[in-house]
Amino acid sequence: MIIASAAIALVLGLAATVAINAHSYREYNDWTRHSYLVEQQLLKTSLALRSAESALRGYLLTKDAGQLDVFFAQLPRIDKLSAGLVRMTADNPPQQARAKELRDTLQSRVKRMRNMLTQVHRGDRDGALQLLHDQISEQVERPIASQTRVMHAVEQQLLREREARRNQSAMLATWFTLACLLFGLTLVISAVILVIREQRIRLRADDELATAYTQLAQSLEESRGMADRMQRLHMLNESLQSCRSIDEALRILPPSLEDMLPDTSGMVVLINASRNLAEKAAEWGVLWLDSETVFAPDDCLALRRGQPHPAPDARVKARCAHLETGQTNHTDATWLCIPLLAQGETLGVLHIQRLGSMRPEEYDLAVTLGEQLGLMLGNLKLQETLRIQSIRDPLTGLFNRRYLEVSLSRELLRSRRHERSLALMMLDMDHFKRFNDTHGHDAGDELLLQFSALLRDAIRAEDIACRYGGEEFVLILPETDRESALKRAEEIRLAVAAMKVKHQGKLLGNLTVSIGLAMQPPTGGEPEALLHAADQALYQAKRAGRNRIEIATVPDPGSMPKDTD
Ligand SMILES: Nc1nc2c(ncn2[C@@H]2O[C@H](COP(=O)(O)OP(=O)(O)OP(=O)(O)O)[C@@H](O)[C@H]2O)c(=O)[nH]1
Repeated sequence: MIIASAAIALVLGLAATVAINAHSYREYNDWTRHSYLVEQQLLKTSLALRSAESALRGYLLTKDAGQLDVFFAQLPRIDKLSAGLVRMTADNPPQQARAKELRDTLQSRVKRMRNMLTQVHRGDRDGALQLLHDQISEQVERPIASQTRVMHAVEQQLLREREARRNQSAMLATWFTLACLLFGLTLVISAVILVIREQRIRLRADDELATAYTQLAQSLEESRGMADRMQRLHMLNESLQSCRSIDEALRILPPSLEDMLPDTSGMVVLINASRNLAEKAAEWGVLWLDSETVFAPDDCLALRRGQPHPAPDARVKARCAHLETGQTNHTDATWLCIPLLAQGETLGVLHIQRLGSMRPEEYDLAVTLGEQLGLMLGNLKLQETLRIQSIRDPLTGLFNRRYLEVSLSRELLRSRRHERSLALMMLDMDHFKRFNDTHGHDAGDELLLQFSALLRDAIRAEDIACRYGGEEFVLILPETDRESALKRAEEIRLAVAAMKVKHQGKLLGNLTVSIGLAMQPPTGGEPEALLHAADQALYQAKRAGRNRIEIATVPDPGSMPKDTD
């Protein structure tokens, strides 16, 4: 804007200056020309006078009439030229005064020459010649020459001054024009520089805008991708939360991991209860790099360090020992191990492989996935532990009394529905108090443990072994008839009698067990009644001398006791 205003002012100033200078130059030029014309007029006048005088002299000497014609022709010219000189010097009064003086002198000279002719015509030729001679002589000639010289000198002076002024004006115009041109050039260069700079700034701004747009589009794309992955992660979380056990979770994991980590393969490895082995529990895809499926936890650097391995910015990626170092065709295969952590405990490792390096967002997703997976598996493990704790007896690992009650109701209903018989066996160690007193409470615990193991071995998978309380145990044997139940009870009785209990290297005395057996009839029968019947049978066995089996009669639902203890 400033440059544009300056440029307009410059152009206007330049135009005005050029106009003014042109005008004054023309003016000075006119005056110079005028001086030349005055000079020329002066010269012509002199020449006309000299021509008239020469013609007159020629006539007087030669009587040549032609010379006389020339003489008369010059006379009006002299008048005209001298009058013209007076007019031309009107702008300069002193010079005009001189011109008038010259005109008067010339007129008197013409008059004298006419007198000469008159004298010649009267016959006084010699007098006329004498007059001519006098006139030409210096005395007569001097005023005209002097006047002409003065006028000439004055005109010369004027001419010089006018030429000087004209030249000065021309010079001024030239310098001013040059200065303007220089200034204009500076303006143009500045404008060009400004335009180039503006252009560059605009281009840079365009570039920055384009870059910002690209980054925005990328971040939008990433956000969309991230939101999508978060959604899937959320769905996986929900699926895992609905799982009742780690085994169930491990079944749904492979397709989910394949979906969330496209173009990858891998496995979920869990550490066993003894914490000395890490075992493959689930896998997806086909591993490009072979890995052990069972290995020591220390063979995995992620498990050893408790953080993902290798780190994304690691220059040297130390290889986990569980990855076999044998030849592979997939030299560009990369791997990542993420420890599965929950409540400070390491549950296992999520091992991921892919061809080519992992992008940062994939790495982040895998790590997040590992964190979530660890927490979910930890939760499931905790749930499993709580569930087991709530239904198992902590000493023997057999089901507890609460589980017995629930299971007995269920099994009774089922057997009734299928019209099958069910046997309930109540077992009590004989003289356990004495054993405790003799060998100590710890030895008693040891005996209970061995007895529990014996019971576990003696029953089928579908049977249920429970610790009813103290040294009392109950076996629920679904779909078992009286003969089979008796046979099983006898086997247990004999096995207990043959059991060798060892505690702290010492072999402890022999033990026996008393067993009460109650059979559920095809119809009717409540859990409490059946338990009561078995208990009564057990009581009978104790009273009858212990180390024996008694079988209860079919309980009458109508005579069910209020207190089963
Ligand atoms: N070591 C140990 N002893 C227990 C446990 N639970 C109960 N007992 C003991 O088991 C004994 C049960 O004794 P009693 O009810 O008199 O029965 P008993 O000595 O076996 O005699 P009979 O049943 O009549 O043969 C008590 O001394 C309890 O302290 C346990 O978990 N561990």
